[in-house]
Order: sequence, then C-alpha cells, then structure tokens
Amino acid sequence: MKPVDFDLHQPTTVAEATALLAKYGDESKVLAGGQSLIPLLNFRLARPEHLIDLGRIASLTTVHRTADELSIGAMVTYDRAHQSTAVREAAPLLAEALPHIAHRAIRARGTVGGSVAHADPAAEMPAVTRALDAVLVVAGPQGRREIDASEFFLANLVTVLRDDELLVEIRLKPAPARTGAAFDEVARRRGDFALVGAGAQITLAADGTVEQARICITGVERTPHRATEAESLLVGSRPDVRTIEAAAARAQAGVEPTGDLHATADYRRDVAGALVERVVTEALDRAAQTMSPSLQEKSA
Ligand SMILES: Cc1cc2nc3c(=O)[nH]c(=O)nc-3n(C[C@H](O)[C@H](O)[C@H](O)COP(=O)(O)OP(=O)(O)OC[C@H]3O[C@@H](n4cnc5c(N)ncnc54)[C@H](O)[C@@H]3O)c2cc1C
Repeated sequence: MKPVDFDLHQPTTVAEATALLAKYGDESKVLAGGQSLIPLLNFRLARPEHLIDLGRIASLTTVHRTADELSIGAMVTYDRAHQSTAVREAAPLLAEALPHIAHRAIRARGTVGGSVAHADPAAEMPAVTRALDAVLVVAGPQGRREIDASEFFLANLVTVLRDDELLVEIRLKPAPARTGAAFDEVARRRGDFALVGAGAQITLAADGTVEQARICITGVERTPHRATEAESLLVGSRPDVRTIEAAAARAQAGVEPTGDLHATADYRRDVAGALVERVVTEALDRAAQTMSPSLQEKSA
C-alpha cells in the first residue's frame, strides 16, 4: 500500500520544527530515520496530514564528549553511534547493544532518538538509556526540558513526550575507569526484534569489588526493565559464580512478562535469567581486563 497524501516539511532548525508541530498538532508526525514510521504510513496505520522531516537539522546529528558528559543528538544513526570512539569509551553498554538492532540497512537509517521516542519495549535503545540513567532533552514551543529516562517511558509505544515536543538529545554520564559491558539477546531470526534481550555495564573498584552495576532487560514488560535488585546484590561484592547466579535469579524473579504468540511468559522469564547471567559474566570479565594483572587476580 501507499501512504495517504501528506505535506512534507523540511525545517533546518529545532525552533522551526517545534513551530510546525505547534501549528499542526496531532495532524502532524515527526520523521526521523523512517524505519518504523514509513511502514506505518504505508500500511495506513498512521495518517498524518503533515510530515516534519528532521533530516536537515544539522544540530541533531552531533556526538559530543566532555569530561562529565556524553551528548548524542537525536538524529545520530545507529551506525554513526557505533562508529563513534566517544560512544565506545563513554557508554560501552550502548556500543555493545547497537549491533543487535535489526539489519545493517536499518542501522544505516534508524536513529537513536527515533528509537527512544518510538518506545518499543523490545528495542535496545530505550532499555540502554534506562540502565545508563540517561537524561533525555526535549524541545517544545516553550523551550527545552530534561527528563530522566526512568520517567520517560509510560507504556508500549507511549512516552511523556507531548504532541508539540521533539526529542533532541540524549545525555549520559561517561562510564568510569575499570568498566566493562556486554549485551545479548534471543530472537527467532537474526535481525528480528528480540524476544528477550539483556545488557550489563559493570564498574569495578580498585580492589576488585563491584562499584557500580547497571542491568537492563528488553521484551519482558510494557516499558524497558531495569534489574535493580540484581544490581544491588552485585554492588560491593567480589563477584564469583555463585553471586552472579544469585543476581541472575533475582533479575529473573523481578520481571513480569506476559505471553504472546511469539513466546510464553515463562519462556521469557527463563531467558531473561539466562541472559542476565551471561552478560554480567562477560561484563565483569571485560572490566577485569582493564585492570593490572595483580588486580585481575583479586577480582577473579
Ligand atoms: C525489519 C525491522 C526490524 C527491526 N528490528 C529492530 C530491532 O531489533 N531493534 C530495534 O530497536 N528496532 C528495530 N527496528 C526499528 C528501527 O530500529 C527503527 O529505526 C526505530 O524504531 C525508529 O527509529 P527511526 O529513526 O527510524 O524513527 P522513525 O521511524 O522515523 O520514527 C519512529 C516514531 O518516533 C517518532 N520520532 C522519531 N524521532 C523523533 C524525535 N526526535 N522526537 C520525537 N518523536 C520522534 C516518529 O514520529 C515516529 O512516531 C526494526 C525495524 C524493522 C523495519
């Protein structure tokens, strides 16, 4: 099928884009990479009269790193983020998650901001922003506001974004030294949305104990899940196999999936536990590899 007729607007600044959103309200829709929106238009599940393409707003395409902050523009594509040294160094969990998103062609066009704004609970980006305590910067006719990722996602495909607001930037605190990260997922076919995914970013203290643990799980609830109980069990410990298994068991007990035609609730819960065990083990190994050999022995 083809979309219903619409007027295409191509603003070159955020102010122009928000003015268009304010003018056309719920008759308009923002277009980012189009990897979710274009199929919705083609199937006529979305019928906006005005499409506001963000593709010409250069200020939304930058990645900027300072000592205290990593800032990623909403229109940065998955590929571009993955090629960025700043992202790899400051947000290793994000760098690990990016290659799991869809297929190469989709990663070339899809944007980090589009994924967060779309808020699919099976998607990688929303879960990663939740685990990394990202701040989501939003622009509207009244100016900008900052929203913690923990408050951004309300339900499947529903966020706190208002009709006349744009997500413009994702801000993260850079990962400290001695940090490792891993992401893994289970999908029916390579490139499909995963049934369940999990990511972990772990920072070790100089003595080899866990200083900080961040764990997220996709595909188990209506919003991206953060496994805080598992995180607290790891923090302060000198993690061995038993501690990791206990953390995974806590993560598994902490999710409340519902079954659907793709997988039962029990299957999703079991996979979540197995994936958390795997990614925590891998993230810890990678964090330990950043330390001197004597400290690596201590943390083993
Ligand atoms: C076959 C296939 C497989 C896929 N597999 C995966 C997968 O495994 N993991 C995954 O995460 N995704 C997957 N996707 C979705 C893909 O990642 C999309 O790119 C992503 O969901 C949306 O990003 P986009 O930039 O394409 O946004 P668009 O499709 O342009 O927009 C999506 C929605 O967000 C809104 N929006 C976009 N940007 C903004 C903004 N800055 N401010 C406010 N609202 C905005 C739009 O109005 C629209 O409602 C898949 C898609 C396909 C077609």
